[in-house]
Amino acid sequence: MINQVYRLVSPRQFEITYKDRSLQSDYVVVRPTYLSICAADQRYYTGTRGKEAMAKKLPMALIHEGIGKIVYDPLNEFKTGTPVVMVPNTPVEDDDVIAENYLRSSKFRSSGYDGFMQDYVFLKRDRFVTLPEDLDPHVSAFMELITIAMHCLVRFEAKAHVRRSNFGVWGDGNLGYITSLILKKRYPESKVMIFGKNQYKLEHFSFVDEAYQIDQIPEDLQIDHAFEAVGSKGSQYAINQIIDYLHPEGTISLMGVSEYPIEINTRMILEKGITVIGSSRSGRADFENTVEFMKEHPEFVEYLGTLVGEVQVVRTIQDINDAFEKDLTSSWGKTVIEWKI
Ligand SMILES: NC(=O)C1=CN([C@@H]2O[C@H](COP(=O)(O)OP(=O)(O)OC[C@H]3O[C@@H](n4cnc5c(N)ncnc54)[C@H](OP(=O)(O)O)[C@@H]3O)[C@@H](O)[C@H]2O)C=CC1
Ligand SMILES: O=C(CO)[C@H](O)[C@H](O)COP(=O)(O)O
Ligand SMILES: [Zn+2]
Repeated sequence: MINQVYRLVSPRQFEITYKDRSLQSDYVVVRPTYLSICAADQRYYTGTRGKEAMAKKLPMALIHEGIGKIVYDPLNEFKTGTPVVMVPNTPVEDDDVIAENYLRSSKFRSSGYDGFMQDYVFLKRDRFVTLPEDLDPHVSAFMELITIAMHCLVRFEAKAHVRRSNFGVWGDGNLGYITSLILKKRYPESKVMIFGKNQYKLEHFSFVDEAYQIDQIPEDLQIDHAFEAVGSKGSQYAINQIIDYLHPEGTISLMGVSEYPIEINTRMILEKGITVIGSSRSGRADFENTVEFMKEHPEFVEYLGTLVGEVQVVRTIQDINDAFEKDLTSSWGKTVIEWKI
């Protein structure tokens, strides 16, 4: 069959590529239904990812957050129409110690490999997780971003000391919201504090114990462990502020992506014995955990509904551009795409 792949060829410019794919293979064929735009996709769309990376990774189909429905399974294990969430990381080797998303050989969709903007996505049997029929599709569209926070928490729990009476989350955007929400669900007795730049965004965080604008933090405040969900140049300011407010021997879990190296106060990291935990992307196990968590906690899914921002129906290439442009001007939440092309 001929599959149409919608690739970014240069900033703000998409083109259709036609790829011949055989159905006589090991792949399960999924028709994407709902997608969502990540900050990483926007860096490619706008060209802010940097000249070298753009030259190396384009042309490619964007989007690594999305759900779909199975349209063909050569082994007939899954019924046509089964809803699934797609796993963008694609490992090519196993390792007993290093997780699939940290193996340098793994391929990640929409970062050098074609993402989900295709008529059909051909997936190995372990690269999707089935979903309950009644899970909100607008929230499920950005489930990959939820797995990022889940994965970060798994790493935190494996590495941090056991005093967890309060947590600080820096970043009043999508990832900060999801991370604070998961922390509050997981540690209902602990104090969860959000630190952000925008009062109107902080007002969405109704479930946290305390919300602070970053220029109005009480001087004597101290936190056991911190999570950074800011990214870009802002993460430099956030990380250094975290270092100032963190108790000795606390952890800082870093999730924000910076295009350029940033300066951080290593002297105080040493003096306070701080552990910095880097966390990037996620693997199949994180998707399984996230789906289970969402099934068990319907109120968690309801809170995540607050993050559904623009919902754009995409039928043409022009609609793809419109969705990315609208996302750039949106002041809160995730842009969800109804993929009808
Ligand atoms: N590690 C991983 O695997 C993943 C990382 N990411 C990265 O996480 C980062 C956040 O993504 P996302 O939540 O979608 O982006 P958002 O833009 O929604 O969130 C970032 C928020 O941080 C705010 N902010 C800026 N400076 C500070 C500061 N000093 N202290 C506290 N808050 C601040 C921003 O405010 P304002 O807009 O006013 O500047 C914004 O509201 C990005 O870098 C993204 O690429 C995303 C997915 C996966
Ligand atoms: O968003 C992400 C995962 O959900 C990662 O931040 C993204 O994959 C980083 O990739 P790139 O190096 O292409 O910016
Ligand atoms: Zn992402």
